[in-house]
Amino acid sequence: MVAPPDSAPPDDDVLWARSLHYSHSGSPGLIGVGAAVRQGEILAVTGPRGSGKTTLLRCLAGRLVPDQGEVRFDGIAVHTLGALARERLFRARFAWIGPEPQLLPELKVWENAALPLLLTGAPHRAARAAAHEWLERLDIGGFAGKRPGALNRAESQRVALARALAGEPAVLFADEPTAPLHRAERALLLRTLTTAARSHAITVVLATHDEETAAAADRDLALLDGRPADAAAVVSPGTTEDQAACSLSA
Ligand SMILES: Nc1ncnc2c1ncn2[C@@H]1O[C@H](COP(=O)(O)OP(=O)(O)OP(=O)(O)O)[C@@H](O)[C@H]1O
Repeated sequence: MVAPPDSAPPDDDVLWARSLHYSHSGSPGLIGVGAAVRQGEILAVTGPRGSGKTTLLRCLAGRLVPDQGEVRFDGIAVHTLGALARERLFRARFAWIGPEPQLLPELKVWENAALPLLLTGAPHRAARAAAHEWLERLDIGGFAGKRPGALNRAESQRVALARALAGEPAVLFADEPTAPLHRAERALLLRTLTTAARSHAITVVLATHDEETAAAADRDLALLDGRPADAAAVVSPGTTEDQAACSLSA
């Protein structure tokens, strides 16, 4: 479990968060959660369904603004940025892969992989080269000229991974990326993800409820009911959320 201090983030943490609270229209999603991850590290965010993993990843990525607490990336106070600045930051420095590949069926596989680069204004030739390079690296170069409809789920998910990595993001947020796959495919995708991230010093924040998947990470942050699991265990039924949050930053 990662327990960041109350003060400024340590210099070696590329992504750092403290005392995050977030509620989804009044229902608690996060209650006093902190996180810290160094450049090139893989942080697993674990916990059962509904424990707040996705909400935490979305706060860290600037997709959600926490109700309380702070998120810092590379010296930038992400929680203070406006919507446009957060969108720009996300496109320039982050990438996201979820459980569904969400490829565009009308585009070829390489065009899908190149899309985020093209959307950030990269020259067409460079985006195409990067897409092909990552498809090759992930052993799906042979599908580059095909449409996503010709691929099975595991192959499609690898294309989604190539799309996420083609821009060589500083941080890859991976939200249950292996969840819909069979065991052997899960292991292969995970190995591909971790090898690629480590060889390119890409930081990964990996949400998973699967212990085997979490074992591939350098560090583990376990959540339960929106709280760090170790704190959730000591929160008695009468404890208020504020009391629980204070106990986390002690
Ligand atoms: N858009 C939303 N509106 C209302 N409640 C939400 C919303 N998104 C999440 N929640 C609630 O917030 C809590 C945390 O959800 P979250 O998706 O972050 O958990 P999770 O650990 O990622 O779960 P899963 O593994 O099922 O994706 C849950 O109780 C969930 O029902």
